[in-house]
Amino acid sequence: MNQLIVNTNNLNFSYNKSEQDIENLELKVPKGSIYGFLGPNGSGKSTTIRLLLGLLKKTSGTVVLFGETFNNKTRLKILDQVGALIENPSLYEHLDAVDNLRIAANYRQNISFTRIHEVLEIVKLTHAKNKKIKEYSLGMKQRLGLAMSLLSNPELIILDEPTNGLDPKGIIEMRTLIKDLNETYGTTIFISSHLLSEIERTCTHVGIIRNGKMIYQDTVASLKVSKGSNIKLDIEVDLPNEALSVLKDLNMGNVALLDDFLQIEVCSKEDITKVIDVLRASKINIYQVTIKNNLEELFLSLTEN
Ligand SMILES: Nc1ncnc2c1ncn2[C@@H]1O[C@H](COP(=O)(O)OP(=O)(O)OP(=O)(O)O)[C@@H](O)[C@H]1O
Repeated sequence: MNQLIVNTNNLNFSYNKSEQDIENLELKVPKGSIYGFLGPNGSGKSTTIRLLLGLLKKTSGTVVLFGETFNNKTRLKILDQVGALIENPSLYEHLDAVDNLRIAANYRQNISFTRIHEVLEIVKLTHAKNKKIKEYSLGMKQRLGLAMSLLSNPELIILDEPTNGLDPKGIIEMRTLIKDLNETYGTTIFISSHLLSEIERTCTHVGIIRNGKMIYQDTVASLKVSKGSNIKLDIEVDLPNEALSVLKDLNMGNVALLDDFLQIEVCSKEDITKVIDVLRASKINIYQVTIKNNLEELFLSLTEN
């Protein structure tokens, strides 16, 4: 069986007695995975991360990291192997990246000056290492935060919503970095997000949480398979009613008209071309064809009450 880097058993936690915020959580993060911890706002992602890092005291259950049970005795040894970016990194705006990393390195043991330059290289900030942080973009600040979490060369990195607030370029940079870290150094990465698209693009494994309970946990590939392979299309045309009868004659599968958009389910990519050909042959103008994300639907069906 795959070695687990994070393994919680029957983990329970409440902020106050009236509510159970984390309930019997069984988190299983395999070594070498990029694990996406997915859930709507308020579902308990940040609380779980705080429990993993010992920043909150669990009500009951166990947290096992790297095969060792987390407790007061093992805490420091375990945390030495973990890098975390759980809020916006606290940075000294009037200092440059090197000085910020030097200060962060002082909180850890035996971090060499060479390592500071290595982590800057990893997060692709070498070119801006002497720039003051107040001149950094949000994406650069996030990457510097990631660099800080890498200082001790951790085996596990925990990132709480790392792309929050970033522009599309910043999101792509962060996504690429996460994948590179995992591929190049074999680092296990645990990322929380409320965006399925983010997890789908980056992660190998996924755990979906709702109201503090794990409702799905498997590989991303299995999540895709479990939804079946039909492709759902939304099509915008100039003559929706005519298009509807043309497509019904095709006998391909479910066809419907919703808010002037045709909705059709096809079995293969080749069928998408067929649908377009038939519409064009009937002189119907097509303005838009959108492929619906099956995973998005699955995520919504799993997380909606
Ligand atoms: N300090 C706190 N005191 C009391 N309740 C809290 C506290 N922090 C969070 N909660 C509650 O615990 C539940 C889980 O919150 P949590 O922040 O872990 O969710 P989340 O999945 O990380 O959400 P988000 O994506 O919005 O950050 C929510 O109901 C929230 O209101």
